[in-house]
Amino acid sequence: MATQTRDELVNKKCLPCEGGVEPCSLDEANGQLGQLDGWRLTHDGQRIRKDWRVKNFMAGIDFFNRCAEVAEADGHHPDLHIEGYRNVSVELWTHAIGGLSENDFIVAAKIDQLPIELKED
Ligand SMILES: C[C@H](O)[C@H](O)[C@H]1CNC2=NC(N)=NC(=O)C2=N1
Repeated sequence: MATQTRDELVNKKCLPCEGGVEPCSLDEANGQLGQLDGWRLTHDGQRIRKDWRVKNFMAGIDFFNRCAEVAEADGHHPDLHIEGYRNVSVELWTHAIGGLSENDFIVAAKIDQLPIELKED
């Protein structure tokens, strides 16, 4: 997968993935992460994850609902975590291939465009 800019990713639509393709390599994943803000590799490079500290519990739920709209529109779904009532994480991986695909980076780029109410320090 060639590294794409954030704008290129945002203007793409996820393709249905039923398996049978190789996951992104570590080099491809790291190259693509360089175009995104605050995402990191987890699970030995099989997933990407980003964390936020939101204003309050409902700010986290509101953000999850916006993530859900992106996921449903693209047919590609993140794992959503909220812990300690305001520590929010989004994790993305392509379940059908047990690793990362372009779909994960497309959804990550779209999630980064969503409004989120962060906790003021
Ligand atoms: C056909 C369609 O691509 C699949 O059902 C989708 C649904 N959402 C998905 N989301 C994620 N993260 N991984 C998948 O493999 C996946 N498969």
